[in-house]
Amino acid sequence: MLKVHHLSKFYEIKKHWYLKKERYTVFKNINFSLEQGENLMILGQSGCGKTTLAKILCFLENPNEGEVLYQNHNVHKINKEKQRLLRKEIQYCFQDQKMALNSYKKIKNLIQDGLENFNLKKNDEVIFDFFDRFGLKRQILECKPYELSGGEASRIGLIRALILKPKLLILDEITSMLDTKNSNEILCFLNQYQQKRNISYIFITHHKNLFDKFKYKKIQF
Ligand SMILES: Nc1ncnc2c1ncn2[C@@H]1O[C@H](COP(=O)(O)OP(=O)(O)OP(=O)(O)O)[C@@H](O)[C@H]1O
Repeated sequence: MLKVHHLSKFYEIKKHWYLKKERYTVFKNINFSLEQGENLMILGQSGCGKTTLAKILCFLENPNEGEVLYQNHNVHKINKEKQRLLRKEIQYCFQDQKMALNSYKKIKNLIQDGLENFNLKKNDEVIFDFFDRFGLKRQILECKPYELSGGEASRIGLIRALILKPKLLILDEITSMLDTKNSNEILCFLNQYQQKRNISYIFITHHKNLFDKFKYKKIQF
């Protein structure tokens, strides 16, 4: 399903206006493959490039070298319309959902917008079911992102991704804003959901022991 060949990312940075640009390499020559239903865990110290790799995988950023093949499409070379269609299948839950969500909109509109982007109809029952499972009060639908706790916002981000029924879900520090009870409940849910839907997950985390119930391949930066 997903093949990554010789992927490298660097930034050209100018420290002062009068100096030449310097190359800052984030990572070099990353290779891996993932079949549908398999998981990947990306591990490494802060700042080593885990989020950058995730953003490249869901084509929010371009690599400088190498390629990402999703179902044999080179995702950085296909046109925007094709990318838009694939974006429904590859969803990315940002680490900081409060920053990622549009702060001017109510949660109910943010959920609706996500569906409308892909011409899907809102199904209140499905949304309420996720709210109940993830221990979220329905009043949150009337709130704006800045009125939510970090943990509530990360669960809203997860719901926005799941209602699109992705085939690959990238979870960037999904447990970092959650207490142990909520982390366990969500990971249990994701585990059962995988058994039903054969979805693949890419976990980015500093706490790999929380993910014991999953089988996964590993990239250690
Ligand atoms: N647009 C950019 N321009 C220059 N440097 C950048 C840019 N985006 C990211 N970086 C740098 O790339 C490196 C990797 O960042 P990234 O966010 O991928 O790290 P990370 O491994 O996800 O860290 P954390 O575990 O703290 O979330 C960092 O040093 C960051 O400063």
